[in-house]
Amino acid sequence: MVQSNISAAQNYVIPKNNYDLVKTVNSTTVEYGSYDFIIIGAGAAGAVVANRLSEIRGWKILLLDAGGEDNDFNKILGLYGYELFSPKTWGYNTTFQKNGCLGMINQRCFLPQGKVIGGGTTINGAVYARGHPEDFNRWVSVYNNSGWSYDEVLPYFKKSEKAVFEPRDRFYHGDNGYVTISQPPVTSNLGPLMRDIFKEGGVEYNYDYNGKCEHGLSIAELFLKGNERVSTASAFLDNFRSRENLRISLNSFVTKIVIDNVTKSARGVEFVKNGQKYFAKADKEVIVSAGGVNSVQVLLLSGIGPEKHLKEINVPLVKNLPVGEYLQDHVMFIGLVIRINGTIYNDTLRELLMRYRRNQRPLISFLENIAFTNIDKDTKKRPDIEYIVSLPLNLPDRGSTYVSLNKEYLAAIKINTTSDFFLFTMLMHPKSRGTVKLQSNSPLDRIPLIDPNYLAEEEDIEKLYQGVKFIVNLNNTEAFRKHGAQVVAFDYPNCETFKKFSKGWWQCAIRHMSTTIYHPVSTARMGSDPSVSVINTNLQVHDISKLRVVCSSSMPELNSGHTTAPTIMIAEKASDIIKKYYGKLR
Ligand SMILES: Cc1cc2nc3c(=O)[nH]c(=O)nc-3n(C[C@H](O)[C@H](O)[C@H](O)COP(=O)(O)OP(=O)(O)OC[C@H]3O[C@@H](n4cnc5c(N)ncnc54)[C@H](O)[C@@H]3O)c2cc1C
Repeated sequence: MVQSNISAAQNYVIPKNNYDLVKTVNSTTVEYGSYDFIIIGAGAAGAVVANRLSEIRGWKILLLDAGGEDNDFNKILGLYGYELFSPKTWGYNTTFQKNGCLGMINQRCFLPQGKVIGGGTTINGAVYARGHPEDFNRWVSVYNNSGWSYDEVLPYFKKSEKAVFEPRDRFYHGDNGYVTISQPPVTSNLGPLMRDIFKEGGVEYNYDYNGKCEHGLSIAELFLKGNERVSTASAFLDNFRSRENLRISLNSFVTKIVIDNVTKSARGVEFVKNGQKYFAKADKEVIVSAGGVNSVQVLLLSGIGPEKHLKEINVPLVKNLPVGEYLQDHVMFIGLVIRINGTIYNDTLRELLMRYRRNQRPLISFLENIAFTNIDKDTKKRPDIEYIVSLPLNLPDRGSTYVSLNKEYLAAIKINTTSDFFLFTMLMHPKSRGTVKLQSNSPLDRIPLIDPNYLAEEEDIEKLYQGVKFIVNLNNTEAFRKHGAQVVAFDYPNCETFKKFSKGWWQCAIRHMSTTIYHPVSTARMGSDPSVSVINTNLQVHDISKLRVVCSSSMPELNSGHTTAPTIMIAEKASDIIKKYYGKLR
């Protein structure tokens, strides 16, 4: 099974359009029935909302997803790179980037998004990292979203969680939720090395970054039960498919939300499934949970978006709102590599799978340690930088982070898979914002124009450099020497004019070897002012009734962590908001 999925990924050709999803065999539209709620997208958010709303027996729920079923292969976290080259993702790239992704093929970063039941949670790295209290307090103080402060959202983080690792800060974790969070031990020799390095730099070990304090070096907390990935499909849908009031329809691509232009309210959705066009009616609401990129596509095709852009693509305007604007994404530098004088892993695939059966890394997850720091070391402030310790395994290339490097870079960056490890360095709060737009008014156009505008702001490159410098300054210290470790000085192409290890040289390397950590958010963000936000604090689209957006696109800005945990939190809270609105909250 593993070998055949890897081979399939190696040969996979990403489709250039949505023909397979939208081709129809006739021009008739078939009625698909009436539902109280129709949810577009069964990903991190949609699966949760479908579960929670279908708890109300009298409500009929329709959950639609363009993707298909998951399988056993995607349960192995350490092989998730191969899933990115499969029909389980949309296989997107960014547009040509001027300030980042310079060493990537055509200066575009690979930015796949989930297209499968469970969405991103079925194919992602499964790091569970909520962020810092200040992140959510800012949703209130900066973006005017009352009800979303850290104290108010913490119960919703806990609600879905079943934490099973020790030690942990019990007050901050849930014990009875559907999502198992665990922390497999670091089994390589990198654990002690990482502790020594970070300690030397004044960053202490922290046993639980989702607890009282986020700062420090930790073992990654993961969406993981035993040795298997926990997705929102496995946690929130698998055991609930027999609910009579929940209808899940996969391979169902929503092409439009039908909105009554007089009453300005959502009436239902049009979708295509197996070559047939359908219309499903929403008696109460349509909920858009299609993710940071595709929610934009659905809204724009339905006439909700910036007036100017809708005119450009010839879509009749329903409501002028900044859909697709304010895109923010975590950018990371993948060129910081440390080489040790020894062997980390030197296993064949078969040996790796044997370890996996024993619940061991690296296939249970090759993301070992994780660290959150603030450049000025003020642990009260939210972190600026996250580091992830990640291992290159000796497996076919499409499972590798370096798969998108251009030929010149691939030739220059030679990784030794037994003795090297990556210290991915991520900028938590990029100032640069970008856009998601469409090429045309046709759902056939598969490729939205995703422009995250990485590193456009000088402050972003400076902060990312400071993050790299923190590690590089520790090179040749006792901590590095004790473990025979060295920062590797690659000959980064196009950076030859700079002196090695100088600021200019690192900044050049960062601009070339920057990529995404796949967290596009804020494209339909929450706020009180319709000129700069799309939805209100109850996640309702401004001035359109019966329509909400509940997913990663609802976030006003990025968190100091990863985006699945806050997306699930948003979905849990949204479900209660909806139940309360209809007098069903118990
Ligand atoms: C490769 C990768 C690695 C990542 N690693 C991590 C990590 O380690 N930790 C972490 O916290 N986060 C990670 N993320 C991010 C995380 O997965 C996302 O933030 C999260 O899944 C977003 O949830 P969502 O509900 O907004 O959208 P998604 O989970 O993307 O779900 C959207 C769903 O909508 C469906 N859809 C889209 N358009 C339509 C349409 N027109 N009609 C019907 N259905 C549609 C899609 O098929 C998809 O299933 C990663 C993401 C990727 C892609």
